[in-house]
Amino acid sequence: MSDTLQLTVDDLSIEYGARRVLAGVSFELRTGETLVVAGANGSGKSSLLRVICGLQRPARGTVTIRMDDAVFRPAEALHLLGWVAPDLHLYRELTALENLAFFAAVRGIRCTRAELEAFLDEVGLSGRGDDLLAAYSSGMTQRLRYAYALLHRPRLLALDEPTVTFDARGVALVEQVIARQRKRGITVIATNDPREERFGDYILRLGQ
Ligand SMILES: Nc1ncnc2c1ncn2[C@@H]1O[C@H](COP(=O)(O)OP(=O)(O)OP(=O)(O)O)[C@@H](O)[C@H]1O
Repeated sequence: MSDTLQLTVDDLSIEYGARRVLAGVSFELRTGETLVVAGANGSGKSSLLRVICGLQRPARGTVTIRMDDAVFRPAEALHLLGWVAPDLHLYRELTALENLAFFAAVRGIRCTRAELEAFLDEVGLSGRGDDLLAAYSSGMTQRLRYAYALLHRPRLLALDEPTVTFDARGVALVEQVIARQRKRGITVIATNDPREERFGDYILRLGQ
């Protein structure tokens, strides 16, 4: 795997109308590194992750993703980005496997049923692929969000409240995902749970 992935956040400000949420945030990460973004409710953690993932624009500043010799803005780098968040909505009226098949098709990935089932195995949902998502518990839905995010083996993984609704085995799954991601690329984690700060090599505290 290449070791030349780089995420550069430069002088970033995020505003909603007249409300400034973030001002002048800068940092740089490289392959193998994990950043934890910590802060109180409403300090801007989720907003920062959404900007990094190209889901919303900043008021000022830039996010740059460099891979080998290529330079991307987040909206051009969706093939490199994976995002797990409580506001990531999957389709309750589809089964888990149908959800994964749909999102794989959206990403232009061809997957067999066996390959999709392997993703479910990876997140601890073996044998539950034909259940409707409406029948999933909150922790099982969170596991499926991981399968969704990892479908294309992203180089940059953004995890918003990574262990929310998880039991001890779910937390172990998150640890495993982060450990694997260290070999593949970069992880950025947003949390207000002090227990999750141990996941990071660096901690960025917002709202101070
Ligand atoms: N779409 C939006 N429109 C207007 N204001 C928003 C929007 N999204 C977030 N905000 C505001 O931006 C601020 C930061 O919200 P954000 O969700 O980024 O915080 P957070 O640190 O992730 O909070 P939490 O820990 O509660 O998840 C809050 O004041 C919130 O009300």
